[in-house]
Amino acid sequence: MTSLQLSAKEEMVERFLDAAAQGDLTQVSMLLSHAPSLINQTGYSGWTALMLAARNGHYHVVKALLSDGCDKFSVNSSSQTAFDIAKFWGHRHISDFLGRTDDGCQRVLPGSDLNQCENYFSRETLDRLSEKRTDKVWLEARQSDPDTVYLLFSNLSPMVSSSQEDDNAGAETKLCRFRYEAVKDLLQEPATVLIFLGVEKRNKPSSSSSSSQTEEGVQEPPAWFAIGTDEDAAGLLKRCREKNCSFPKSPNRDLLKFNEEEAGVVAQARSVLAWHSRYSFCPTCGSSTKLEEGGYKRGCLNSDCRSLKGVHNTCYPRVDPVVIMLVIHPDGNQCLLGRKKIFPAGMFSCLAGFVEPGEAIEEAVRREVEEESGVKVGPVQYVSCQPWPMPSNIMIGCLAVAISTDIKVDENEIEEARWFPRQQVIDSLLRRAPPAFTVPPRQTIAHQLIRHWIGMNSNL
Ligand SMILES: NC(=O)c1ccc[n+]([C@@H]2O[C@H](COP(=O)([O-])OP(=O)(O)OC[C@H]3O[C@@H](n4cnc5c(N)ncnc54)[C@H](O)[C@@H]3O)[C@@H](O)[C@H]2O)c1
Ligand SMILES: [Mg+2]
Ligand SMILES: [Mg+2]
Ligand SMILES: [Mg+2]
Ligand SMILES: [Zn+2]
Repeated sequence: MTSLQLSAKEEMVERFLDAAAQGDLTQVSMLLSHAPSLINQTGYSGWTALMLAARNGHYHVVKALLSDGCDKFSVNSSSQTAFDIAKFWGHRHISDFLGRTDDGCQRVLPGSDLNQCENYFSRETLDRLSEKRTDKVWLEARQSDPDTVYLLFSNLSPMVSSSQEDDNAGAETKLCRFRYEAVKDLLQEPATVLIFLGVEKRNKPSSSSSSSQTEEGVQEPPAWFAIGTDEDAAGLLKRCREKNCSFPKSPNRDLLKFNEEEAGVVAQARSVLAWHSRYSFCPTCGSSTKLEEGGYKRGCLNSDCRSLKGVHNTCYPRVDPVVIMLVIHPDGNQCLLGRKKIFPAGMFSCLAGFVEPGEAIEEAVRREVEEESGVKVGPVQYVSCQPWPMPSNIMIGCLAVAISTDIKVDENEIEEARWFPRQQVIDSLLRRAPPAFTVPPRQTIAHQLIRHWIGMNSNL
């Protein structure tokens, strides 16, 4: 670039910043249409056009710059954002506008993936209303409300509807939903566990369009509860007079057939119910316990028990963190996948392992990879997570970079581990015949991590 070109560019930046400072929207728009890269350019002391417009109260310019994708979080040499500047100079309408949250706040985290991946089991369609769990009167009123939705679980398996066409593997499964009248006898059984899941979120069209009236006349969205019982499936189906329903037998396969919304509810309900089924007695003193807080607590019945003093995590449902990682070869072009003996023939997946007490996520990634494959790992980056209700894991998905490449598998955990070239991985994802191996189904975070890596720097 010659010095003449450089000064022409500098002159253009100066004109652009001046126009913003003076509130000349026509000039700002004209310059931007010629040179879109002007938008985040800085002048004296790191001031951007947005900061100058905010300083001088030019609301229309601020608005136009933001709608053109201007970075509202950049700071000047005094570490002030345009928001700080507008606030300091008393332009409240501008600071309110810059502080709004309806842009999804995506850009607050610089460099974050704007379209953050949503994993299966992670959609929240219910508002959990945890503050209502201790409100017995409210909970009882919602239980008998005619709009309330009940889901039935027998030995941790949800009752689902199946029609003739639903028999093929790719078909969607639907949760059976019941009303109070259909389940009120079951609720009286001593072995029944009742969990308050939440109420339908208001900002989306509710699946059961109705909502009930409170005493003050405010419409309340329908509440959802899960019922857990060990009554045998046949008895329950008879009790509920349901012909086309069943309780799937294989959680690892059958729980992956719901739509995204129902999958999120199943993840929540099944994990809490699994905790109740495994923690029947107090883990601190072995006494009997009683269900509290809408099914989110088991309180010990022994009044001398230590678990009743202070906060004891043994009283609350547990979640086990698991790291799951796609390890990338130092050449950037291969990834490490392994297979357990129990996997279907030909399937390889990301390595995974439980986080141990007192261990950071990055360290758990390094330890598990080295234990299972002998490969040493350097940098680790978090990508996304997935609740995994078999029975109650949170899968913490990471990318990791290997700093050694020799593989030596731990045969107790892994049958085989291999470096797979990018092209082979693409062929497997696209199911190009015949692929060298198969990847896990799309509902698993392992699949999504593999897809994320392929999408990161390929020109597909
Ligand atoms: N969603 C996915 O894509 C995906 C993929 C892989 C694994 N997973 C889940 O992650 C879990 C952990 O993976 P892993 O089996 O490779 O872990 P891992 O490599 O740590 O090995 C499991 C062994 O660790 C021990 N262990 C330590 N803490 C444990 C705990 N809190 N609960 C149970 N066992 C514990 C047990 O001996 C167990 O056999 C699996 O159970 C599986 O459900 C999910
Ligand atoms: Mg392991
Ligand atoms: Mg493992
Ligand atoms: Mg482990
Ligand atoms: Zn106890």
